[in-house]
Amino acid sequence: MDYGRVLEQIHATVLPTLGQGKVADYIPELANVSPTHFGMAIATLDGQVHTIGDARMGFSIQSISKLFALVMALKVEGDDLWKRVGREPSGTPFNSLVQLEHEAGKPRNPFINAGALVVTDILCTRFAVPENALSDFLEKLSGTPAIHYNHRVERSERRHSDRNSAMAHFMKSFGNLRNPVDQVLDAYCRHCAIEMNCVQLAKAVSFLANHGRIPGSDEEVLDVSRSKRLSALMLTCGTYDAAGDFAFRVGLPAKSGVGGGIVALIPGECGICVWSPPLAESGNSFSGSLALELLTTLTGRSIF
Ligand SMILES: NC(=O)CC[C@H](N)C(=O)O
Repeated sequence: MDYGRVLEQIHATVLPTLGQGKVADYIPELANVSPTHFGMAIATLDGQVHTIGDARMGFSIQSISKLFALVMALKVEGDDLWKRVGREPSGTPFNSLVQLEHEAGKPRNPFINAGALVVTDILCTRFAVPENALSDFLEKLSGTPAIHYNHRVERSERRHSDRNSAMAHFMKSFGNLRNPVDQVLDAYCRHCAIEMNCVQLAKAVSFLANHGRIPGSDEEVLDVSRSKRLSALMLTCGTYDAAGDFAFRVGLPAKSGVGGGIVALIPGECGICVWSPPLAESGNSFSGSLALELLTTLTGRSIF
């Protein structure tokens, strides 16, 4: 597959759409990014990396961190984690509280904010400094040193975290958070504020395309079964209440973030990351979703 050529075709098609959608501003610091950035990277399992546009420019990974935090929590907690977090699509926005009251403080899945807060609580119990453990893990997965979080983005989100704070307190009232709410929120905001670029993220997600093993070193991150299950969760829950439409249009396991990044993978073939800051109503990158749709259309590759 000539991914270099495919990326050029995708770039040419999405260029006129850049700027459609709206850059997230409910975290004020996120609004300071240019809406016309676009980058995409494909990391194949044989070690090649194909890029286009701003693929080496760092951005705020936001909810993409939920994927890697979940992998870490599964490694330390195992399947007990599922007693505290569900595995069903929520059908509601990523920051919704409504289901929690009827469902005894157990979030529908680990990729909405409520679920990620429970996952973060597990990491707070298991690691002295969870944000350092997560960035160390991301350095290993992406094969790049020095991954950090952006302090300004972290402080900006922490100052505007009333909604996530309400969610965390509510879950704590059901006994589904073990650590102090402030500690969990601090760690959560630091995870979301991690900065990476498309190349690093395409490499970081590629172990899921490789049955749970890091391509190159062959180190096992997750066993085959867990890796398969993680990909299934990405497909059903990774793009919030647009997951059905995303499966219809793109047909790949994916995880998005409000910084405009989306990671995806083609099993047995490659890890992918696309970045374009303006978001569609659902909170997924507008042009990034289009780019992934073009990728599967142009290559004929998807999981279906
Ligand atoms: N969907 C997202 O990327 C949301 C992450 C963001 N930090 C929040 O909690 O609201």
